[in-house]
Amino acid sequence: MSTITIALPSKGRMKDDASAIFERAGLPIVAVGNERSYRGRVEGHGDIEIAFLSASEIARELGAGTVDFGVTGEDLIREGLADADRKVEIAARLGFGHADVVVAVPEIWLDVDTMADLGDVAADFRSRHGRRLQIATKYWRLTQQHFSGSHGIQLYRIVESLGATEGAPAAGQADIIVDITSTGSTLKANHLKILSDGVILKSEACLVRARKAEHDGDVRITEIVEAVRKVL
Ligand SMILES: Nc1ncnc2c1ncn2[C@@H]1O[C@H](COP(=O)(O)OP(=O)(O)OP(=O)(O)O)[C@@H](O)[C@H]1O
Ligand SMILES: O=P(O)(O)OC[C@H]1O[C@H](OP(=O)(O)OP(=O)(O)O)[C@H](O)[C@@H]1O
Repeated sequence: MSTITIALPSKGRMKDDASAIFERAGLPIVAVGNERSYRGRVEGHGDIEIAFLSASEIARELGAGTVDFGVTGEDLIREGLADADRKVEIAARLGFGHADVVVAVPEIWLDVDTMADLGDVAADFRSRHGRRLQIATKYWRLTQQHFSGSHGIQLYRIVESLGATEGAPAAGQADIIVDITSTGSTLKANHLKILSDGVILKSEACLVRARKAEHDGDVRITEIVEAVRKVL
């Protein structure tokens, strides 16, 4: 019988909760070799292999079909994969790792409260400031989908930001941001406000399955999903 590979976070904020869920589901994970090993197995299930990867790598491997299941954030799935719903299935939402991907603008933009207001700002930006509205983010795909796709806003430029994105407007690197927030305190500290229709995605950690033909009729696939769902 073929081996089923489950990718779990090797570090970061989702690591412990992800392992705990499998433990509760009766699939206790043990590291192979020493503590720092990136391979694991499931006690009593010789046909399941665990790959410990970073959260964004898990999204990529699921998209490529090199793992069967993975635990990662929905934001990383939707940002990392074009056509995510065709490549993967969200088998369960796990109830931790909650974060919203949001559009936030400086609090002092008093008359900008909605995406429509922001569209007006974007349309006037070049004539007022001699350049396009700049958006700092690491979420390129989600930003383009929300601005161009859902709101018909085309006049903007994305400025790649890999860290401290909330600081970009004050630093003069961008005008607004798209980033994740959980408590909201980082946005507040940087005098940014979320637009009323600026929540692009409500993300949380998910059990995600790669859509593979070989899964059809494999009862082990259904058993893993059911075992996890039962303990949520
Ligand atoms: N306050 C938060 N800040 C950042 N990410 C959060 C927060 N709350 C939940 N998350 C979620 O955690 C996931 C990212 O986890 P983490 O930052 O631990 O990954 P990582 O180990 O840094 O991964 P990578 O190195 O692949 O980026 C995302 O899905 C994100 O939505
Ligand atoms: O709404 P809040 O509760 O303030 O959380 C949001 C912040 O937390 C994360 O950064 P973090 O400092 O965790 O660093 P990371 O992105 O490198 O993990 C994220 O990038 C935001 O900046």
